[in-house]
Amino acid sequence: MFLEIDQATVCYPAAHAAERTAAVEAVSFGLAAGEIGVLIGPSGCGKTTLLRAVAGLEPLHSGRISLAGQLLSEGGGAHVSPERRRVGMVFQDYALFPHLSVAQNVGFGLAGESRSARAARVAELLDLVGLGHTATRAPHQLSGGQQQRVALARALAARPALLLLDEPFSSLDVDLRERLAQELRAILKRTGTTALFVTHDQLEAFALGDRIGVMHRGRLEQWDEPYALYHRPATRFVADFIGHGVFAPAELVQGPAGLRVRTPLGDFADRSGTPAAPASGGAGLEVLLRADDIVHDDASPLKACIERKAFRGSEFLYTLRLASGEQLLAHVPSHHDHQIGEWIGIRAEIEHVVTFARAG
Ligand SMILES: Nc1ncnc2c1ncn2[C@@H]1O[C@H](COP(=O)(O)OP(=O)(O)OP(=O)(O)O)[C@@H](O)[C@H]1O
Repeated sequence: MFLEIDQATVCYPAAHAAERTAAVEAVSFGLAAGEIGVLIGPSGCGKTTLLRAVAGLEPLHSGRISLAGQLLSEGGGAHVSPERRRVGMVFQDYALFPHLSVAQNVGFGLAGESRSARAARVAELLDLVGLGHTATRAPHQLSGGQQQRVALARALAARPALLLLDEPFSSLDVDLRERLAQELRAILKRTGTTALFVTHDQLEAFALGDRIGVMHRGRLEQWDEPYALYHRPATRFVADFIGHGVFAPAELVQGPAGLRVRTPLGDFADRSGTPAAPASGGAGLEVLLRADDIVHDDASPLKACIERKAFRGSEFLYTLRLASGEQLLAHVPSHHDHQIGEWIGIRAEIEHVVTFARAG
């Protein structure tokens, strides 16, 4: 792997005790050259701390970080300084130099190059981020999204081996964020840049990442491709954090064609080929029912009552309750505009049957 994080643990001094508390604990994952990795998780789960450790801004308590075969950090041992890591960084606050023009900002890290080489590189990067026409402007004359693209161009100018991005779009509005995430992905792929991105926004993670890691309380719960993360969550936390869904009681039953999972919506086998792997010995199971597993079907004998509805433009997110008391979520096209309290027909179409040991 190009970037290798192996059992990385980062500790901050605890406020009251002589002990240290681990903000990142035994995290391992790898990125191939040119891949984009995204770390996602709730506030305080350790994303920024891990990124800072990769940048060399925090030492490792234990474990190792290497890049392109070079050991960068080792717990209690080696520590290459941040400026010698060939790692570029883009942070939430654009941190552009206000007294320098856009072009001077982008060229800032190219001091060692000749004047003409520097000018050519700056022009190339401003074109790459679609801001060639702003070269002589001051940063404050640009929008927030444009300033963030200048910061990206500046970070890429020095041809870093790895680019780290910490919530670079979080101060921008939602529409712009998703568009910039897609643009950023295109730019990183065009330049073959290996990148590690931190966000707490799922849509941003899915728009950007080749691989996504879900962090929880300092630990990496799953490191996987976006599709697998959504359809094959490894833990209950990941299942809960990614996408809309509920957990319903379930049990394993032996059918003629193998094991099936019995749920309040009927019996299901895994249609995606992988057998429905129970996370426990069979007793006390829960099945994950995603909003897109539940299909509205007037002809279905199975009825559910609408408890809440949230309009999302092209669809509603309905919160439903079965007569048996189970709660469900369903994405339903928004031309099916039913009233709260109405009973509607539903059917489950579960491609990936995901079970966990029952919580508690
Ligand atoms: N300099 C510090 N000293 C002590 N504790 C810290 C320090 N920085 C972060 N922490 C603690 O380490 C844990 C992880 O913080 P971190 O900033 O890495 O989380 P995060 O996932 O990036 O959160 P957010 O999404 O809110 O930025 C938190 O419990 C935080 O309070």
